[in-house]
Amino acid sequence: MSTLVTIQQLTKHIGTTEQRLLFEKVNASVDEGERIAVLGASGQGKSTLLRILSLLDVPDGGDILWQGTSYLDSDPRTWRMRMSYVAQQPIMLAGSVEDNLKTVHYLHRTPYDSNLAGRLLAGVGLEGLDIHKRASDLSGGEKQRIALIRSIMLRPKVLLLDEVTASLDRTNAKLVEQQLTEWSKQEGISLVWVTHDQDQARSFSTTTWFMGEQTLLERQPTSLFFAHPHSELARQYILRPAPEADKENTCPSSH
Ligand SMILES: Nc1ncnc2c1ncn2[C@@H]1O[C@H](COP(=O)(O)OP(=O)(O)OP(=O)(O)O)[C@@H](O)[C@H]1O
Repeated sequence: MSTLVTIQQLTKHIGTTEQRLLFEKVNASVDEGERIAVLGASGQGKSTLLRILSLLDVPDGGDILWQGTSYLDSDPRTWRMRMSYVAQQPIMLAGSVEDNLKTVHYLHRTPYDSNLAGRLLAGVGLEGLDIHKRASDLSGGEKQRIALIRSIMLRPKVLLLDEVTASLDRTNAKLVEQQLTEWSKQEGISLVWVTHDQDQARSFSTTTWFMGEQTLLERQPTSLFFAHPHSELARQYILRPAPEADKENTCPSSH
């Protein structure tokens, strides 16, 4: 499998008046078709890492390479077409659901495939959704799935997913997970997916990144990570009960 992304010695500080180290010496790579779960306690910088990978935030040190070329020497628009970020809080553009799905195609000058849109909507449990409905009227869980489909339809090589099932009930979260796994296998798309749901991580991912102690503390095949974590921090993390948000339906209005 070829390596798409190489992360070298990435460092990030946060804060305006007083800077504090968020993470440093992050080294990793993303191979074609690899499905990576990004785990770790709150505040370790998992979302920040994804945002840096999609060039929505800047690192203070280190480099990110796409097939050997630094992000500093790359066109951000081309970069984001290869690596698409799906935020935890979905942003809907003005207009209908269909407008939302089409707008990014206009922006990126790529053809819109309505059959694919239909298949993806059905795949995430939204087959009954009226695509002429105003996007702003959708429930949180519906918005999250539309944002996800919008990104998938651009056919990026890497999908950066930030807790994209956090607003969904168990059934729909599972559907989304299956759809993403299937899509990844069919199209050779890589997933870098931040989640707090360990069952989900075990189920979809081939590799686990564990963030802790202000760095990427572990990077292992997922089965090995859960069976034999190297660090005490990861051992404790695996043993802890799942957070409430991962166990409950946090969005009763989602379909
Ligand atoms: N632009 C920013 N300016 C200041 N602080 C920030 C900024 N972005 C993130 N932070 C802080 O950095 C820390 C890490 O945030 P981040 O969301 O990346 O962590 P996380 O591991 O994804 O957390 P969670 O699992 O809770 O989502 C937090 O303390 C957050 O408040």
